[in-house]
Amino acid sequence: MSEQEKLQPTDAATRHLVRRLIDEPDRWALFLDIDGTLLDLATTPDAIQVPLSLPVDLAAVSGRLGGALALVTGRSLSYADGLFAPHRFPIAGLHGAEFRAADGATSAVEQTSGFDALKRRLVEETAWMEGVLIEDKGAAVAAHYRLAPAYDTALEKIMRDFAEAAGPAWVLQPGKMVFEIRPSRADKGEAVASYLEQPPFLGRLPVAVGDDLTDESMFALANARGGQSIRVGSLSTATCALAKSSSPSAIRSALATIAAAGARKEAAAS
Ligand SMILES: O=P(O)(O)OC[C@H]1O[C@H](O[C@H]2O[C@H](CO)[C@@H](O)[C@H](O)[C@H]2O)[C@H](O)[C@@H](O)[C@@H]1O
Ligand SMILES: [Mg+2]
Repeated sequence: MSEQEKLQPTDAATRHLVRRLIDEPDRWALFLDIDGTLLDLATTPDAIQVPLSLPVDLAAVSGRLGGALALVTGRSLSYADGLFAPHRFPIAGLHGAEFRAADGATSAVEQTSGFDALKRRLVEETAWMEGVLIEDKGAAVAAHYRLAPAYDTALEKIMRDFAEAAGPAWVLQPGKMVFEIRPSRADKGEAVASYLEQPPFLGRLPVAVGDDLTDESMFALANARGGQSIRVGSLSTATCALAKSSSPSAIRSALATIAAAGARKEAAAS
């Protein structure tokens, strides 16, 4: 059976997600990617829009799941925090390398002078590529070509060389119209595995929702633990996700439905 055939029909996935989390809130833990999953993709990294209701809905769903909701993102932890302020969720940033547990304990990645110098060289080396954007994320760096798709191959070669020059503590991470150099110490799957070792995630089945190559490791982990995995958006690459959802807006509306159902149950109980 091909990867495509294994997928459920579009948005049956989100309907199942809603039913599971409403009916069995103590059974599941939810791991959500940000760009392309919770948020619509934008032309540049800072042009993303966070709908006003989203942080509130996320907080409500988290409450319903007893806090077993984490954001697992390629963004830095501090950038992701800023998107959903004043709410503070458990977050794994830089594709799993940065980690804030449910109790607030945080492990950061050391920013070295060598990597800082490499980022400066990368800016110089790509300066001639009009439209290519370099996103400095501290211990990681992304080179975006969404505004300059013709540089796809040339940029990949540069990023491959720079990732190699960075040494074994970093690795090349391709994504949607982007090549990144990220810390190699953990991927998203390992971050999800770490969450599952700790309360309130401990003993629950993982549901991983993402849209890109970096999310495949958390899909694989969720599948291996008997959980669920949902790939959002159009499929340009193969996936091991068990189900498919059409868009970030379908995911947001699933979260809003779960949040509203939780509020109704609380009102009925009081
Ligand atoms: O793991 P994620 O939360 O999905 O983060 C992955 C990367 O997302 C961002 O880049 C992507 O979204 C941008 C805004 O929509 C878009 O312009 C770009 O083409 C995408 O690749 C972010 O800028 C990266 O740092 C994240 O690693
Ligand atoms: Mg994404």
